[in-house]
Amino acid sequence: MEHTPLTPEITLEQALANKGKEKNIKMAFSLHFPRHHGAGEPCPHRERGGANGERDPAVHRDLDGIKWSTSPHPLVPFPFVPPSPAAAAAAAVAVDASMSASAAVSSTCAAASSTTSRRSLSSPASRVQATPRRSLPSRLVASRTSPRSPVVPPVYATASPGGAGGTTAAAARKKLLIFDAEEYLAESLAKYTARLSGEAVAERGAFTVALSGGSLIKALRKLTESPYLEAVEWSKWHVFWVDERVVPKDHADSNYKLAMDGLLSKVPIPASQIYAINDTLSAEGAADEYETCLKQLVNDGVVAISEVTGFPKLDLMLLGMGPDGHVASLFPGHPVVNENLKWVSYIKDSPKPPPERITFTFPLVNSSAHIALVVTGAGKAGAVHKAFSDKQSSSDLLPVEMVSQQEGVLTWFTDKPAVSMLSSI
Ligand SMILES: O=C(O)[C@H](O)[C@@H](O)[C@H](O)[C@H](O)COP(=O)(O)O
Repeated sequence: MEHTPLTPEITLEQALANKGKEKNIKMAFSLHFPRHHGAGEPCPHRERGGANGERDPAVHRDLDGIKWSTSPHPLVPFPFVPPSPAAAAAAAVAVDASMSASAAVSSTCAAASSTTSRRSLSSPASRVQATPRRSLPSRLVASRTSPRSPVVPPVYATASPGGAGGTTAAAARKKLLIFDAEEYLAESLAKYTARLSGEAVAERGAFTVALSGGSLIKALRKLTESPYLEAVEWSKWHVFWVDERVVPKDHADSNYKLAMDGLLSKVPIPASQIYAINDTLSAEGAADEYETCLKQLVNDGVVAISEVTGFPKLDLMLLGMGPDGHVASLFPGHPVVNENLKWVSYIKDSPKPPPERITFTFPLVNSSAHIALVVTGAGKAGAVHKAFSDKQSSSDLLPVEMVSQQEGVLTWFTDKPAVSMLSSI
């Protein structure tokens, strides 16, 4: 019999419900066996683009003196673990066998050329103070121990960073997921994204998602594979960029190109629903036009508006984080970090090349229904540590610490090196 790995079984919700034992539950794994599971015209320019099984009873054990916890329910296979009637409905409508991964023709909030000058990277990691390992107060941690799994782990994780802004309410809206292997992270991220897509489509008939650049796109690769490829309602997706480098769309530095090559050309999202920046404009012009594009999509009812903030409320913001704690193109110490009126802004002096970029502003980022921060590697450990530190002062917040949703849950997808400075991991 093929044998699947130890898999974490405890969810944050389960853990929090387990009051009184909370402090003892640090890691939870179960041994299980294999199973089978199976608008209007918003933007002017167009451009050719790239194209139940059952689970055996869990076996739990102690490890390294850590108490393990049992899972009250079996893992339900994809598509979707329905947390609500809406999500169940989403699951029902999610499979569209008629879809194929045909090449996409992408629409853009624009049309070609720009500067590609580079600046040297100024050792961003050095800006984050390396501080000693510390414990995570009232935090619960789950992890995986094996490099392979046939399904997405229900991998959960931890409560309460207490960091920036550190209110109890804010802490309760954060989840920290820690994976032993990138493969697991990718699987979980795909499942998470697919679930949110299903819920949004069931609720509003559209799924609005913003992509970052960097390693995020590779982490999303499982979406291009079965069962997600067939099950996700790609025709309902509207894709934006959290930030974009002001370079031609076929340039090696282009986030559009990165996403198109790694994800968007492999799934059947209508080209008119992929909103690239206008790469013929200056950074300022491209940012203005992107904001105009968003406004038009708000008018068309594609993009919702947050009743709390009055800013656009995208269904999902997918963020990476740099070693210096930047997210999007919001870099430590840059004035654009404090922009609180515009939806989309620009910079011409990015410390991470290339220098010219457009970026969503914090009010827009933080108005999202859901935010995922995908952060891996030891180079990020200092910023992660600071983000989860209990001692914060509002004067030295890293951009990542300013990611603070008005509604919804901020979910961190991390690996062990990235959380290596958190002592209870
Ligand atoms: O275009 C960009 O540069 C980004 O959107 C940026 O915010 C990125 O997400 C982080 O720098 C993390 O990048 P890595 O995951 O590659 O470290």
